Amino acid sequence: MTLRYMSGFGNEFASEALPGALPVGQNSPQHCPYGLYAEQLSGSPFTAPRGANARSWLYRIRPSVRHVGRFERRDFPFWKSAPARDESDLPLGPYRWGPPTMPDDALTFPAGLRVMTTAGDVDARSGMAAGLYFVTRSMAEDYFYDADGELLILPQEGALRFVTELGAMEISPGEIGVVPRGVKFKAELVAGPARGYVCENYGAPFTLPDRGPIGANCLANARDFEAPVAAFEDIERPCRLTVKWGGKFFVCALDHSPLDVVAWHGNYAPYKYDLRRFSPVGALLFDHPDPSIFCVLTAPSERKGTPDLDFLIFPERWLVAEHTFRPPWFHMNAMSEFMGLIYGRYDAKPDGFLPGGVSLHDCMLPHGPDAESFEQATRATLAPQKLAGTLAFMLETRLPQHVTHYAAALETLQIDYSDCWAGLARRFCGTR
Ligand SMILES: O=C(O)Cc1cc(O)ccc1O
Ligand SMILES: [Fe+2]
Repeated sequence: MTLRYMSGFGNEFASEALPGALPVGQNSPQHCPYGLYAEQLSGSPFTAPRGANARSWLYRIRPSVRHVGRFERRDFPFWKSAPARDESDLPLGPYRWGPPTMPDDALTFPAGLRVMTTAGDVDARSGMAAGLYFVTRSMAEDYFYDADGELLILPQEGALRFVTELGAMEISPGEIGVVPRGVKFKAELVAGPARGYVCENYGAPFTLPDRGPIGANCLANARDFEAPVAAFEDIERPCRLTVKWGGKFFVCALDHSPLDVVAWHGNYAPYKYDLRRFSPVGALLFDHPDPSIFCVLTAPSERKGTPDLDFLIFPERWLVAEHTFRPPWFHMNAMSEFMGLIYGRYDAKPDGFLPGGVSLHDCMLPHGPDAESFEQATRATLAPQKLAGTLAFMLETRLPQHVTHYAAALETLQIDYSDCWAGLARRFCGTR
């Protein structure tokens, strides 16, 4: 299926699946075209400053009040929410996991979501949950929305189609998708089985970072983000809707599809982005800059310069720095770092950190290049070098991350991870 998208980040989009379905010049006419209902979906307080104000107007077959029935509790035991501090007995340490084997049971997107770390507090609207998803089955007549946060989805294998109230988008490895808080969707398998990484952001929605002295271009350019065009399901048969709310799940029966939005306009919409369109800016002469130069999206907190959550990538790029130790330096960080690898090799950890795997370097836990990478980079002849065919990412939050029971019990947990630094022998020799 070839899907169409509208280009731009946070634009005032307007899209209609039937001609003339969008009211002109007003949001809430006495009679909407085609007998549709008008409904506002607010992604921010009504009074948020203009730059952070997000809402869309949806013109739909039935209003959302008809898309919910009597709720009952249901459980997705692996989709944990913060606070979940006491899930694991693991002692303090840096952690790394190999890619878990693909489960062969029938798993839809919410059922196959496996939270590995949580940070902050879902009710305080600050923090996140990060982990993996495994999908072996499309959601059919089965819809979902997350009232607790927006979902950032990073495919690592296979492709998914997110059919949402505002239209459909497909994402495959190298791309990301974001489904905003409150937007109803179903996830379908396009090429499967599918697996990847997922982050549920409880705080302010992701936005593009300021570029400072970099200027008006490069990094993630706004025009490369794509929002779906309006599309609707007019299905009258038994369906069900699951809602994640306050860390709990509730389900209700419906006799129709809730994805019945015929037209919409506004700046609150799902979007996708091809990470290979990120234009990196880096060291042109010497030294390794801070990874903030690789920030794709940021979720700001109330504290200036202290994001609740940053999403960064380590994409293909040239290394040209002279008389420089080129891989990431040894460091300790006030922020906590969850990393994944979509494909290729990561320069600081050429072995052991595998596509589909995860590393966690929590708040103020020392880490850096492994002994092999250190040796190699210390000896290397510093000719221009292309780091080709690689894509790693980092979710960096100001909040400490707590490991879930699922992650602690995974058989792919590398208990010997910290040994990767054991070979860093004393080199001090008393003379320069
Ligand atoms: O720890 C890591 O590998 C991520 C990272 C990369 C980098 O280039 C600089 C700092 C940093 O935390
Ligand atoms: Fe780091």
